[in-house]
Amino acid sequence: MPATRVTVALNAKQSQKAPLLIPASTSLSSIQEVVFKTAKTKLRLKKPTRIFVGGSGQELLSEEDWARHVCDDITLLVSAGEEFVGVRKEGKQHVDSNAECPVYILAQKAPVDELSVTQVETTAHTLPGIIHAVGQPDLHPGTKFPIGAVFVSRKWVHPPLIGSDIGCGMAWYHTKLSRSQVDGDKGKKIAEKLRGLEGSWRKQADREQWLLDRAGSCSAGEQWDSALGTIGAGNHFAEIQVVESSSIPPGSEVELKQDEVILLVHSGSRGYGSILKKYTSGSHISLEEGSQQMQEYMEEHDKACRWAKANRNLIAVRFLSCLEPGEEAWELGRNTPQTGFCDADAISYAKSKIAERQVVDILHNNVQRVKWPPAPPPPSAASMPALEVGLSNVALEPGETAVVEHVYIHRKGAAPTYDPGTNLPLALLPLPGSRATPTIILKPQFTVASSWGLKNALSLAHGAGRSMSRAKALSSLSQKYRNQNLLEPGSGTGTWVICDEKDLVFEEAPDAYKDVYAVSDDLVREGVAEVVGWCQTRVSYKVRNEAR
Ligand SMILES: Nc1nc2c(ncn2[C@@H]2O[C@H](COP(=O)(O)O)[C@@H](O)[C@H]2O)c(=O)[nH]1
Ligand SMILES: [Mn+2]
Repeated sequence: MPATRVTVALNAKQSQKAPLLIPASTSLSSIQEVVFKTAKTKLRLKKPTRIFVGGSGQELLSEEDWARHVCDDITLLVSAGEEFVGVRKEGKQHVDSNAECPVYILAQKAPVDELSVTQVETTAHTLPGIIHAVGQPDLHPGTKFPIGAVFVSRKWVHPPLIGSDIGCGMAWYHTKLSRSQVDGDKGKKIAEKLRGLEGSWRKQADREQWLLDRAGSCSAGEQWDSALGTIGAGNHFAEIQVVESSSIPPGSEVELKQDEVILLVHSGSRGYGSILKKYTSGSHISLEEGSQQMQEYMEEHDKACRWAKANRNLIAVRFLSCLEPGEEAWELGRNTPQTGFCDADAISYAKSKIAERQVVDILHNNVQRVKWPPAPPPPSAASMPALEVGLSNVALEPGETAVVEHVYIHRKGAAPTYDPGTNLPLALLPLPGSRATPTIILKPQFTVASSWGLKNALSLAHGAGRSMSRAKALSSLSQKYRNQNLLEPGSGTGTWVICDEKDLVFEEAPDAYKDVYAVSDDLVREGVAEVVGWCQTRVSYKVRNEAR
């Protein structure tokens, strides 16, 4: 038997490869060793642990797998433990995939992991219908698909690119607190007041009332609605922040004033979004426009996004019931042992009052149907205040009309810059760093430099993005901070943290995230955002074990 000629490549960076001739005398049990040795010596992969077949993504685990799959000219992708990067192909490339799809990585200052860039590229070049892909400066690797990425597609929707926390996002609310009530040690008192925020809110009839909006009901049934008004695990949080600096002109339609105390809520659709896992695994990876499945998915997706927005508003009401006692509108935020049903008027009143307090609410995990390409506002808009300037797909040059179509913008950890419902740019967006680093106030920009938002796919970074995986943060930071209390403000950080889950304290430590200023600098350099201020967190609420 002649030797077998294969290519060994890095799973995380598939352009790095080396040829390998596997001698015919090599037994099946030792081929793996030979491949690992090539990855170590030729490709400098320190700890190879898994091998996949390029294209199919088949993992080679047993001698039988090797016997069945290894043949001349195949590529073996070696991984340091991460999942296969790429879309598993059963046969040929999908007829609608686009090997030439442009990919923009908007990061220079912010560090990006090679694996995440490979994930953006392989997704853009293999999934059907993708016409434009962007890695924002907060880009980091996900299990299969990247986070901090945007994919624009024509005629296809890909649920896995959004993930299961559909509708996750961030909302800011004004409060009536003053900075002297939250600065320094006062933050501890405020943290103590945040009680009764875990567990179900009231009865199902009240939840259903809360979940009624202009489009009808977005109730998901008692099983999922019982989580309404709760933040949830992971890196979801609600924070009391102070606006340390703001250059937003006084009287602007959307305003954050210097020294103001605000509430930032980060949560999503809780368990409800996860029911859509049926669309994110197996053969449902891509749904074609017009199909029954895509229609069903989009209906459920839109409902989950409305549920998530209602959830953030209710979380805010529950927080304000602790922070602004005596304020009638927030009374129903409290769960008392006798809590009965509220009347519908009380719920409508609280909903209208919290809407008045809302500064902005954005979704960073969703798919949005928008007109494409974005085009400059009409010349008459030059003198309009920024918020009234729509992006209008009008003449590019006098007499020339853009060919307008609709596309799907998939965001997994990316903030929108524009509201397709109103055709208007969003006025402000939060760019949170971590619980102890600033949250930057961004104003999206639409200029020639970004082809009116085309380059950044009408999106911005949604945070600083992880610089360390959860597992790495847990192992290294629990060592680094072994004898320190991370829940109290260290020198200069000023954040009181409520987090009764020990591992989460380390997984979410500020060191696990990139430098948020590197991220905002990249956005400014690309001409897609302006920095108009920043906030600092005083109290960060993640999870409280009420039984303690
Ligand atoms: N202000 C805070 N920001 C935080 C915290 N934990 C994470 N973050 C930042 O938010 C985004 C959220 O990411 P997502 O992918 O989970 O939606 C993340 O990139 C961080 O930069 C926190 O406790 N407080
Ligand atoms: Mn999120």
